[in-house]
Amino acid sequence: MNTDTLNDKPENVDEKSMPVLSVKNLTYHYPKNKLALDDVSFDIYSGEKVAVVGPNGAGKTTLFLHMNSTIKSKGHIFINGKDVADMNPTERVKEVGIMFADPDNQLFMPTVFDDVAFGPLNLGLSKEEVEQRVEEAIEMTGIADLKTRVPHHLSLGQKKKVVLASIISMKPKVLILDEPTANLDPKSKRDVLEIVNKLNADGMTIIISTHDVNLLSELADKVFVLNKRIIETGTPRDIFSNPGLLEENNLEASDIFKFFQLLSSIGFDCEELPLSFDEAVEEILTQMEESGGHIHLHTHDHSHEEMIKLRTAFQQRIERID
Ligand SMILES: Nc1ncnc2c1ncn2[C@@H]1O[C@H](COP(=O)(O)OP(=O)(O)OP(=O)(O)O)[C@@H](O)[C@H]1O
Repeated sequence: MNTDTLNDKPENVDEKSMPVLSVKNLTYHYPKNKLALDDVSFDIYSGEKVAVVGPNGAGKTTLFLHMNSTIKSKGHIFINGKDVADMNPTERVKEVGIMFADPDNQLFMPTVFDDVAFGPLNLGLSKEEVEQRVEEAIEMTGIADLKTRVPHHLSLGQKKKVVLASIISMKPKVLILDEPTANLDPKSKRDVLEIVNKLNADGMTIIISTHDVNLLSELADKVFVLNKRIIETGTPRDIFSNPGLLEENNLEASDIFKFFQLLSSIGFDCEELPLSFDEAVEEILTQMEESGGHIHLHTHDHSHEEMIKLRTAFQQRIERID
């Protein structure tokens, strides 16, 4: 795995630029000496889209609770060179917005509009600017039809979008999302994914914790495997290609990646295994175009016994997918 390259600044980043977020030697014990974070350090550069993955209890939420100083511990978090522990709340919300897994803890106003307007109003902006920011955030998250609704009466997917809008209206430089797609229906997952990717395309730096390995390659360009400490850093492909790492950290490769691993084991030629459904479709279409509508399996590389074994494994996997 090419972790050296990934730990370095991305190529498109100005040499002189500092990391937008720098976590230095964070160690945290909950009461009764329960170790949650063990000397965690990493840098994230402007415009990056990073996922933090790891088993239940790995310390992901604990890490995020440090980002707005909800909890403090040994170590430091710098945003644009300034320690978050030294920022006042107004300074902090302009730098970093965090969407936690449970939206109910972040919604408290009588209407959706008021919730989205609450932050900008407290920044002391003009009425026009507040309205403009609220409209933009509502438009970006597609919740115009919910403006006058009571936030606590909404569905989980709707609540998450309202929380996201209330954070976007603050225009933070860094957006942190704790399991943003958990418990959402497939359409709502896609909606969240699209919003996050649009924000990132507009320049926002994004950090996401997720157990949703099937969306990982779309949610992030770079992945930190956290298990109290940073175990590994890599692209989604690096992480999916490391069976030992996956096994030790209760992770799995995406279904598509596993399926194409299996296909390649029975002779499907593929330079890079697809990570997502879209990549798989692209790969298949390209191969079909190049070979006049056929997909070639180089089965002659295998003995008859091997083919029977692979066929059985293939069948079992297909049954599991069903
Ligand atoms: N308030 C608390 N008091 C004591 N221990 C806690 C508290 N909150 C979390 N922990 C413990 O700290 C560890 C890290 O928890 P954390 O919620 O940060 O993990 P996580 O990676 O977000 O997990 P998950 O993927 O299940 O959401 C776990 O062992 C958890 O039991």
